Amino acid sequence: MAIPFYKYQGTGNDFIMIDNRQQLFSKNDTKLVKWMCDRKFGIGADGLILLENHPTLDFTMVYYNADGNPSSMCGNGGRCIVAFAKQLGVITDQTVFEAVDGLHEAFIKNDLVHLKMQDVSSITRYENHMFLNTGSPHHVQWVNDLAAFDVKTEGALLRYGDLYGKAGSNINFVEQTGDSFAMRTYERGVEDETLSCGTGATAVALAIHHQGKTNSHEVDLRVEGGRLKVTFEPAGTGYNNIFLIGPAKPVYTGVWPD
Ligand SMILES: N[C@@H](CCC[C@H](N)C(=O)O)C(=O)O
Repeated sequence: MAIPFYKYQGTGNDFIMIDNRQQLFSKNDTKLVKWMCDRKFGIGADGLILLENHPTLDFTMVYYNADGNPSSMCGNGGRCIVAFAKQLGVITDQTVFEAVDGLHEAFIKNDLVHLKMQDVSSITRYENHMFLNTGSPHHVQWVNDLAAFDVKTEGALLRYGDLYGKAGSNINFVEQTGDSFAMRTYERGVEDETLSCGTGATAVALAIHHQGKTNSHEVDLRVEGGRLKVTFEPAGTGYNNIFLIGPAKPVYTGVWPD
C-alpha cells in the first residue's frame, strides 16, 4: 500500500511524519520503519513519527528510532509533530498531546515551537559525567575542543559500555566557551551522531545549571544543526516547568511506493 508521508526537521534532527489517524500504517513492522529511515535505500531520517487520534487530547505521538524500534521520548520529534499537527489542521497554535512519557503541552510563537517536557526529579553526578532522564536517558560529559571530538567513536564506547548495559543511553558532549555552550550528541537507536537531540539539549541545559555553570533559568545551546533554548525552574533536587524551544520545519512531502 502506498504511504503518504511528510519530512520534517528540527535543528537538523530529521523525521518522517505520517498521519495515522485512519490507522493504516502497520505499527509493528520494524523492518519497514528501518528501511524508510535508511539514508541510502529509503527516504532517510533519524526517526519516524505517527500522529494518531487520542480519545480526549489533540493527538497521540508514536515515535520510532531509525533502527525501526519504538523508543522513549524524542524532544525534537515532539516539536516537529506540533508543527505537523498545525499543518494538518488538527491544532492551531497550542496543544496538549500524549507521547510515550506522558502528556505534553506545547505552543507555537514567532515560528518557534515551545514544548513542555516532563519534570526531572533528580540528576546523578559522577566524577566525569552526569546522568539524567528527560523522557529519554542522557549521559552528559564535558570535553575540550568539541569541534575536533570524535563523537561517534567515543559515544558508541560509552553507549555500549558497562555503564548503561543493554538498554544503553544517549551520550552528550558539551563545551563551554565564555558564556556560551555547545553540544554534540550520539543518539541511541540511530547509532550515530545526529545534528541535534531535543531531550539531550534539555538534559545538557539542566546539567549546566545543576553544576553551577550558570545561574540563569534559560540556557541557549549551540547544536550542530542550529540553536535551541531550554527554560526551567529549579525544584528541590530537580527541575519543573521545563520548556524546549526551537524551530520545526517541513522539508518535503512524498509517497512511499507499494
Ligand atoms: N532525537 C531525540 C531522541 C530520540 C530518542 C533516542 N534516540 C532514544 O532512543 O533514547 C530527541 O530529540 O530527543
